[in-house]
Amino acid sequence: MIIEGLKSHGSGNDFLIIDELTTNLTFTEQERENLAKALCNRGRLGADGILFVMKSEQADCRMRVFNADGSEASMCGNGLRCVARYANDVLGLDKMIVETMKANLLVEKTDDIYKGIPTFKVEISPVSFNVKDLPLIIEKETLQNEPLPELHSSLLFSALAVPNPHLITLVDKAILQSDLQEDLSVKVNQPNELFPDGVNVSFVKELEPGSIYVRTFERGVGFTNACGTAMSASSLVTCFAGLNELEREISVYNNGGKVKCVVHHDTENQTYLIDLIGNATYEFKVSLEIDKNHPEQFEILEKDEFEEEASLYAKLQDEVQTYLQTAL
Ligand SMILES: N[C@@H](CCC[C@H](N)C(=O)O)C(=O)O
Repeated sequence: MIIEGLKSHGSGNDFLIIDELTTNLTFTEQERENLAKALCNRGRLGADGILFVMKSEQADCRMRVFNADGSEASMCGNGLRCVARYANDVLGLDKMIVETMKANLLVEKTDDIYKGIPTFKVEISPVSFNVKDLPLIIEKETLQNEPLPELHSSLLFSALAVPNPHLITLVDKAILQSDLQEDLSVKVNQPNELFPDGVNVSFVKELEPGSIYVRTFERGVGFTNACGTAMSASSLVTCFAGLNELEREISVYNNGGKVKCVVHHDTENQTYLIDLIGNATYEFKVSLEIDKNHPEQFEILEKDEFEEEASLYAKLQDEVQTYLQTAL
């Protein structure tokens, strides 16, 4: 079969978009898993995940996210911005609702985060602090800036689902530079008693008032340039820690660029919702010939790069990396 894919990224977190919205493509669950494993392999095409854009009966379209290891995730913030841009292109809607595994989410085109860079704002919700929603198996209902001695003797962790699972800790430069994040992340993403489904692990460092740096080891992938749901969850955690303020824009720096987050608190219902604002950049269009029974043997028939987008994004990335060299 022939698949036309669109490689895109949000803060360098990259995905292959496969369109089931305007094409006749359709896949079994096993085929989706196999495609993710084959196409995300960095030795060949390479991506952090696959985004299937599909028809929806309850929203303008639907997004399903598969990690590089073939597992399905309930949400993907950076991916949702890429899907928002793609759906905006094909449906002509600047504002729409996207169905995801656990929620229908509002996405909209917004002012460029940096000169000439297509930018989208997406809703990250629902947010839950109940450990059962990750799940995290401990004898308490929540873990908010508290020790988790089963994992580390002194760090303080917050666990939340947005709705995919996140474990977040605020760290200093020395810890950030050590191997600790990788060691802990590998531990909680292999068969273990604390996080039976694995968890995305973020180390967060305050940069200056209103700015933080977030690095994430993603479940089903490993270290990525950025993780949108992790940056959103981390923004909320830093508001609770008194480093940032609710309802105010937070600049979130990462290894692949920069986004903005705003944490909203609905005081009546005691719920939180986060706006994630950032780039949705196209890298290339690709035409693939794939045997569904042997997807790892796919052929690349054609590849068209979006060169201008790449050079515009490189300017943002240069500024971010220069800033991080002194701020971190
Ligand atoms: N990169 C994503 C999150 C993708 C899913 C995650 N690895 C999981 O398994 O929960 C983002 O931008 O949020």
